[in-house]
Amino acid sequence: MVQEKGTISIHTENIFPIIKKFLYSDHEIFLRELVSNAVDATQKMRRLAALGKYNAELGDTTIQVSVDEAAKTITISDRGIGMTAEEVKKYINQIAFSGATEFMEQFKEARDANEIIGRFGLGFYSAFMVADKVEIQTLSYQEGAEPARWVCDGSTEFELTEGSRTERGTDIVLYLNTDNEEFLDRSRLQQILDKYAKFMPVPIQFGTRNSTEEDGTDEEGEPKYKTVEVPNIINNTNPIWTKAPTELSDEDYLNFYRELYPLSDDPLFWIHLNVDYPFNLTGVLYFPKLKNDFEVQRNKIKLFSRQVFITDEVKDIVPEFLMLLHGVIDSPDIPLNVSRSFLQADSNVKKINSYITRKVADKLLELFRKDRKAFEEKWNDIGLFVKYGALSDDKFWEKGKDFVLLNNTKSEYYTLDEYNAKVKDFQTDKDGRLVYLYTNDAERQDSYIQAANKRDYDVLLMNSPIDTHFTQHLESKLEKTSFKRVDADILDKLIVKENAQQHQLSDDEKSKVKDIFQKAIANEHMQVEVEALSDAELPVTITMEEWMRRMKDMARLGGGGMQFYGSLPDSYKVAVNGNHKLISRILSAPEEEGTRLARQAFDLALLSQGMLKGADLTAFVERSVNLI
Ligand SMILES: Nc1ncnc2c1ncn2[C@@H]1O[C@H](COP(=O)(O)OP(=O)(O)OP(=O)(O)O)[C@@H](O)[C@H]1O
Repeated sequence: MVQEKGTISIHTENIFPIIKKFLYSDHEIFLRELVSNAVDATQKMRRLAALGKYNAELGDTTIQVSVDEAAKTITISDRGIGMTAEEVKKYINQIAFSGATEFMEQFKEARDANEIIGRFGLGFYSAFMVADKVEIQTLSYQEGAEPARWVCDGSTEFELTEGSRTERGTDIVLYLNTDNEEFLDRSRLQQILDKYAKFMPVPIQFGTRNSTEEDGTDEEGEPKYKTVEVPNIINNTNPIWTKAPTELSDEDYLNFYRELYPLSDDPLFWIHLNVDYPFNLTGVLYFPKLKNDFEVQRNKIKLFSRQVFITDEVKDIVPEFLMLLHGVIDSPDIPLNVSRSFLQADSNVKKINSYITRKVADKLLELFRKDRKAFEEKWNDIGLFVKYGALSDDKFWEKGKDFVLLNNTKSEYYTLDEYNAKVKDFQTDKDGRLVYLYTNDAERQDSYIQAANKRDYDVLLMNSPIDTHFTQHLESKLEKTSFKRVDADILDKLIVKENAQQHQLSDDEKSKVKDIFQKAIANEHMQVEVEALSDAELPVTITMEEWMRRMKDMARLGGGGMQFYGSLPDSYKVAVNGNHKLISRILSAPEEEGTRLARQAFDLALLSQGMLKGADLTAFVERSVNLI
């Protein structure tokens, strides 16, 4: 047997202090690395057996993770292919180092452990982040192989001697250093295994757990139970994304979702991803029911590489607008261990990104066509994705424009084409422009909506935060169409028709009415205009110009360069209906009485918009009491 002491072949200085110090923040991934090495070795073994290259018993290939608090060790044992002493020298001692110098240069630039570990095949050496000493006991599957033992105390010196393993496979024993004794805690280890190994493809046992089992019946014939100790298998080796969609029922998808996100409501629907060319990708993406605050729902997609959990930061791989989705993506083709900027430029990542976008669009179109009603019911939740997608991705918009829905204040849903057909006869102005009226608060703007409906105008409901941007997007895509909020002006001005109402007031009277109102209102941010409306309309209407309001909305949403508008005081237009009979009464009344009536009419308009507050409200109530 080889009895050997030697120096690990990295010709620059000692690598371990670097690993220990530099990789400090990600200590826990040592377990991911060692367990996935054990998984790899086991899978290689199974493959050899399947190919008939190994004819002895495979035995139980469950990987064992165990902890010995007294000895302060963690052991990872597998029944994989094992290593001969020669292989230990080749694979472990040489640290997969094609270029140690290159490593020494590049480690300075790397930002996290993943980067170094992956790029230089240092998985095994991540053990030294937490251990002072690491021991390998291994026996190769090859006939006549002898067991080997390798020990290294974190210096560049190692010892390779005869080992004690009698069964094929490998034990990796970590002697934890004092700084990392937290990893002796069983619940901490369980948590790390849950995070990284929950779906690894080979069973992994971490000690035992108690389970209740039926144990005959008692005297009354009731079933009895007993507690038994069972192996604590921490993983599900066949998660649904590794199966074909045809093998799976809705219940399977829902159960998997509940397993991933135990406290969430059931998802709306899901998409099973499965491609093998030009890249490999499998996964299941779920559309969640949205909570109000969609920010907190981010980072819910888990990224795996061959069933090994990598990260839940999938930015760059999943299109931004789909970050609200939940689920898993598994791809060996995503370069997991390189820097962010590289990831963005990687052509596979780009392809994956557009593949996912296309699949999501196809799925939505399919749902829309298959069951329009169900689609409409889900629109509240889906709409946000679709609008976000339409805004951020032209390819998505190309498909999305066929199933994007507009809903109106009567809870009716229309596609863009349908809506165009519905309103075109009534809402085209004298210049041939189509005006889509909308409200963002149907309750507050009720009087405007009713007035619009009276004229057979339709009012869309646009009340999600994204609608400010989405209406602008539609204006840029739809031909000769503009959106106007129903309270942005009086209706005659929102949709200007040829046959406008005629003024019944003379110019003199108009300016007198204007003065009376201006004085009664006494507020520089309220601009009075006297308009000619039908006498069936309200005497006073308060509006905020569409353009100004949009600028303010944008400023509120944090749009770039819009802060200026946000800081402007609100400025309103007060449209006085010169044709209303109240106005002739005001004109003919004594001055004081006229002012009082004007103020009352103005307050009523404020009231209908929920804008009448404080001292003004009190004064209004008093005045009203006096009037009756
Ligand atoms: N449990 C094990 N059983 C058999 N061989 C092993 C085991 N652990 C490590 N090895 C061998 O040592 C090599 C080096 O392992 P290491 O984790 O450093 O790199 P890697 O697994 O090749 O790459 P990476 O972990 O970065 O993906 C492996 O390729 C494998 O040949």
